[in-house]
Amino acid sequence: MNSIINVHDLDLSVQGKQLFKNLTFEIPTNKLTCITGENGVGKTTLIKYLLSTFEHPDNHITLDVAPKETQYVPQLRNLDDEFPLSIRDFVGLGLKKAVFPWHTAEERLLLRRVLDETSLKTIQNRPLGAASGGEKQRAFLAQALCAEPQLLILDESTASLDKDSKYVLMDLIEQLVQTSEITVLFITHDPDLITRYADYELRLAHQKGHLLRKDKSSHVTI
Ligand SMILES: Nc1ncnc2c1ncn2[C@@H]1O[C@H](COP(=O)(O)OP(=O)(O)OP(=O)(O)O)[C@@H](O)[C@H]1O
Repeated sequence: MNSIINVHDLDLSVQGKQLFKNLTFEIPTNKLTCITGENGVGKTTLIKYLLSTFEHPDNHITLDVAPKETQYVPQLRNLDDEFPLSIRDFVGLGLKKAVFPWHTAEERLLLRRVLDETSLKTIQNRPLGAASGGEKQRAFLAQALCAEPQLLILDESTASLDKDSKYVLMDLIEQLVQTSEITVLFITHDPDLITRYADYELRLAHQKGHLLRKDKSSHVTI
């Protein structure tokens, strides 16, 4: 199994509270892995720590991906109703803008494609502040996708969505894993989404982690 993240014997504490002890696991490349565990077990802290090792390496952790190929979509952030950018401009902030301060033709094409894929095309000119929770969540995801990540980390990105919107977003993410060969880490508490979409589940409990292979084909649609 190729792994994009390899954690070996990691101890992790926050403010004197031990969250993990001798934590060891791998995250398979080009798969969708759900990270699960009870509230407060340390899911978000673990992800933030893994990302911090781009700057401050830890020899218990190996990341087979570059920082600029990694995107983290945090839990829904509060945005002011008056947030001034349109959905399109906000999503466009994710473009790499390597050389020019303006968007190249290639970048405009990518932006258009991402807005289309995330079903934001028809509302792209609306102010983001006026968008619904689900639309905002799709805009955060779209912004991350504009950076064409190899590793996409989603922290409860579907939590504020209704059932149909969850499936739309997860179908898109599943398709990206299959066609764009990206690896997705998805922190979630939603058993239905785990059954439907997870290739693997990293279950965190009692300061340890267990990686389970999931069988999506056993999922039955009613
Ligand atoms: N900066 C901090 N200072 C003090 N305690 C913290 C800090 N960050 C996290 N914690 C504590 O560490 C524990 C793990 O928090 P974390 O947010 O990682 O859990 P989680 O598994 O993501 O939870 P949830 O499912 O509720 O989002 C919690 O008890 C939390 O209160």
